[in-house]
Amino acid sequence: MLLMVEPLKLALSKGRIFQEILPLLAIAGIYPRDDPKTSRKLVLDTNQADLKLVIIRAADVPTYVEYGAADFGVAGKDVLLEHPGNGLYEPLDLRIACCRMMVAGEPEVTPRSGRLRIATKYVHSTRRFYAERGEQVEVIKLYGSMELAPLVGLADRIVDLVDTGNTLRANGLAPLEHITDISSRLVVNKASMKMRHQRIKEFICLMAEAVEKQHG
Ligand SMILES: Nc1ncnc2c1ncn2[C@@H]1O[C@H](COP(=O)(O)OP(=O)(O)OP(=O)(O)O)[C@@H](O)[C@H]1O
Ligand SMILES: O=P(O)(O)OC[C@H]1O[C@H](OP(=O)(O)OP(=O)(O)O)[C@H](O)[C@@H]1O
Repeated sequence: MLLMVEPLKLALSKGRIFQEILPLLAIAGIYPRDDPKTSRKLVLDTNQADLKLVIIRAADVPTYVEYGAADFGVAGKDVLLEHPGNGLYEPLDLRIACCRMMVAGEPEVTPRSGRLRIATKYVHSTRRFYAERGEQVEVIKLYGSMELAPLVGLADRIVDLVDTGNTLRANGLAPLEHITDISSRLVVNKASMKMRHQRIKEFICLMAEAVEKQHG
């Protein structure tokens, strides 16, 4: 009797992470059959019968993987820091989608006295950064376009990701303090790691080799 094994599911977000993981997957001999930029499909076949890609929002990757709806996934460290707990394994730094998490603001403006008001998508990281310095701040949660907040008086500072600095400069803002370096990580569901250990271990090794080759 032929035993059918469920294909492994790798969760990816369709923007930057999908584009930057493609060369690593190619080095590992893995090719998606569709491109999420042009296809509306959310489950993509690959050239490997036992591996499918599931395309979800970047911030949802840790949730899908933690609950086992995907066996593994790729998420930015910024996203992982906002998803605390130890529900996931994080075996590999893929060294893609690299940037920095920074405090930024209007360079010449002295913030009003009293508590600083910080607008950010990264509430957890922001609270931790200021708590470690013993500084009391007010954190306002936003979902995007953080650069606008200081310009319209919503906040004194923002915490956002910075790569080239072009977005900050275009809005008259400057990077002020470095919080942490960010890159994308391979994350693995804990039960999958036990139940499908051989295949997942093989995938981690292939990806680790691909990262080395890409930077070698
Ligand atoms: N400017 C940047 N340069 C390099 N890496 C970045 C930059 N901005 C974000 N990243 C990294 O890439 C990851 C994915 O960002 P991307 O902009 O593709 O997704 P998103 O718009 O946040 O997600 P989605 O549209 O799926 O909700 C981020 O979590 C972060 O780790
Ligand atoms: O320093 P830079 O090279 O300008 O990159 C920084 C920008 O990149 C990210 O936005 P992204 O391009 O992902 O847009 P989004 O947040 O609207 O998805 C981030 O939120 C900054 O706005």
